[in-house]
Amino acid sequence: MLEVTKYHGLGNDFILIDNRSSQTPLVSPEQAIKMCDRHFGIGADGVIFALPGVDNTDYTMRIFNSDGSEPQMCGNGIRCLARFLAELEGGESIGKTYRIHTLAGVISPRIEAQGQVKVDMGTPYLMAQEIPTTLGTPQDKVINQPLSVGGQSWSVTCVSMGNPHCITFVDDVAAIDLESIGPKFEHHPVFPERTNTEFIEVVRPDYLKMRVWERGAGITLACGTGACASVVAGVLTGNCARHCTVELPGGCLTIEWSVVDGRLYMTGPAEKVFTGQY
Ligand SMILES: N[C@@H](CCC[C@H](N)C(=O)O)C(=O)O
Repeated sequence: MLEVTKYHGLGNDFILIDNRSSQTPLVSPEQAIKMCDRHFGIGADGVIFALPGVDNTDYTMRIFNSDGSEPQMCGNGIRCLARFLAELEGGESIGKTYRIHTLAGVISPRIEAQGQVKVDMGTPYLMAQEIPTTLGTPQDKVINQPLSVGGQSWSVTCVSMGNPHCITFVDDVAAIDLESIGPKFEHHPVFPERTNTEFIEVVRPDYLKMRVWERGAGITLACGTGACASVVAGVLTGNCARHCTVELPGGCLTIEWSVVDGRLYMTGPAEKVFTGQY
């Protein structure tokens, strides 16, 4: 029997595991695939583990996507993790800030009022070799590069938030056939570690509409690292302001790319769905 807690951030949903007594995840990637199955399991976009902290951090976050792969970071997931940890610890949580060790470095979520969590997401990585992508030259940014996918030419900008994102600006985000084009981006040979792909419609310079195909999870209702990467891409291409609302199918995130420290700040909700035994 395993205690599980389900949370979601704008419909991007996760099974949270209290793994504070061990550095080894209590669930294998194969078990995570079964748990995430929406017909034969609990149903989720991923499984998140709250492990002990290392190197002066409070905790470590690890995550398995619903296909069992392990990404470096998850923006919606870390908001869920912050509220899960506050619940496990008990007591007053508003204002509580955690330093979380992730494969993308130390990330700091702070619990705000009304179920919101503000996360210091760190600085983006922009060089092609850091994404990673073989587009362009290894030590240059990939901005508005042509890329042929599914028989069509797309203009793409690549940003890593620890995990890889390929962003393309489109006139009408609702018209994108995500089911068909998403996997073609994800497995395109120019992305050796696969990629998350964001399709962005600029409604106003401070308001973007986004749909996402996630590496290892497919279509999701929201992606926090994707929203951050998209604002960075929007600034680099002159499409948006540094402070934006990003509307996703599951709701809105507020993203700021600070001019002061160059870091991304993401604010959005995280909600508990249920606790149970698996
Ligand atoms: N939904 C997440 C991103 C989860 C990881 C992603 N699928 C990957 O493989 O990089 C978010 O909110 O950031």
